[in-house]
Amino acid sequence: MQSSAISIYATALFPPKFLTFLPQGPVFVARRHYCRPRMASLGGFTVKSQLGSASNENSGFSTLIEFMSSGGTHVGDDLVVLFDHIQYACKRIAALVASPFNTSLGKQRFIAAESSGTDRDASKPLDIVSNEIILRSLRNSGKVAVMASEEDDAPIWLNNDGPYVVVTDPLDGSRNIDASIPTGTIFGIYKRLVELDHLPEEEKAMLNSLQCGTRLVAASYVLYSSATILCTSFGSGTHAFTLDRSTGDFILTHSDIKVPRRGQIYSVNDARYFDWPEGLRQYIDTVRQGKGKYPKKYSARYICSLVADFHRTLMYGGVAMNPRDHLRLVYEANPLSFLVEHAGGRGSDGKTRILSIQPVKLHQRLPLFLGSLEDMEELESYGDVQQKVNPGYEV
Ligand SMILES: O=P(O)(O)OC[C@H]1O[C@](O)(COP(=O)(O)O)[C@@H](O)[C@@H]1O
Repeated sequence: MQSSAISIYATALFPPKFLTFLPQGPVFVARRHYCRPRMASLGGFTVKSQLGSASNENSGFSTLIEFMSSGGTHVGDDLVVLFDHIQYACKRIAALVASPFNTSLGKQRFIAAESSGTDRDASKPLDIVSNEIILRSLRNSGKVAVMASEEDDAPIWLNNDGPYVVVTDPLDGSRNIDASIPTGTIFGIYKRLVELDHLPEEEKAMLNSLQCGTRLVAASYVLYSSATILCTSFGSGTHAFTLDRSTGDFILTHSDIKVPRRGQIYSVNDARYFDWPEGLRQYIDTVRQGKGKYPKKYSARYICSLVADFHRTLMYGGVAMNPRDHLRLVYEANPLSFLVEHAGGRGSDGKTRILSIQPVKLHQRLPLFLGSLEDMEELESYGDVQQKVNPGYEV
């Protein structure tokens, strides 16, 4: 944080909802006088801190906001404020997906969608509620010019002075929520293109949202699983923070994640084997027999929840893929590719680096392959890995 500027960022003392009542513009100092005891205790076990080098402190725990404010990340006050609102939104979504009432909410809509003949990708109420939670938080932050969401047809212009553009999939994997499968939220953050400020709102909202992935300044996902994990990159390293439910803080638990150069896992819906092109079939047949460049038999893991499959890939290595035109470039492929690249891995559509693909449509879909560098190179060497046959699947 700049020492001269008087800066406000939400803390336990100033949660985002209070900040909405504070004046915009010149900022007042609300420096944190209170430091929470730096020792976490889980059911009687004392947990050792994994503070990364970005922290000024050499012992204890670092929260997401402390990590961002420590000076090592060079993100600036605006992004700190924005992330405080994002983490607040995600804590609310975490509570929502764990709520005993979400199942009936999901079912009502599912029945309605079935009877009206709507396809299986129709949004469920949880998607919509998550979208609203995020929209409100981004608006309250005062830092966002435009939000583009997988749930909305068009981007929403929020604030002429907002320095950032946020693209998001508010709740991915929600089709499996009735079975308590892990779900996740994905974010990508760009700078507002000030050179477009003169354009009509609709036009500048769209063009700001269609920025190439190479222009991302930050990306994150939040995994709602046995633990709620916020994994983020601000362009140098990928770091994960785990929600401490006793304090409500995201605590740094995995600093500077490095995806192993090789994994031994492939992650794909392989019931689609007969719709795959020859190259992809050959690749999977080869690695599952242990006849690839890495002479071990690979294992299959597929949750069918992108954030969960991606998180496991980041931790253990290997390759996570959806070879058909299903996942979205703007909301899913770009943010996750940014994260995997900053962890030393690769994101591609089977041929081209994802981050270098210029989006031409907001909801553009494409094949997506993410993972360990050597696994990705081997996979791409088969050439023909993009599934062109896309008959529509019912489950
Ligand atoms: O049906 P497939 O091809 O296995 O796709 C599953 C993928 O679709 C998703 O459910 C996302 O779909 P939506 O973007 O339509 O919600 C991912 O979480 C998952 O990885």
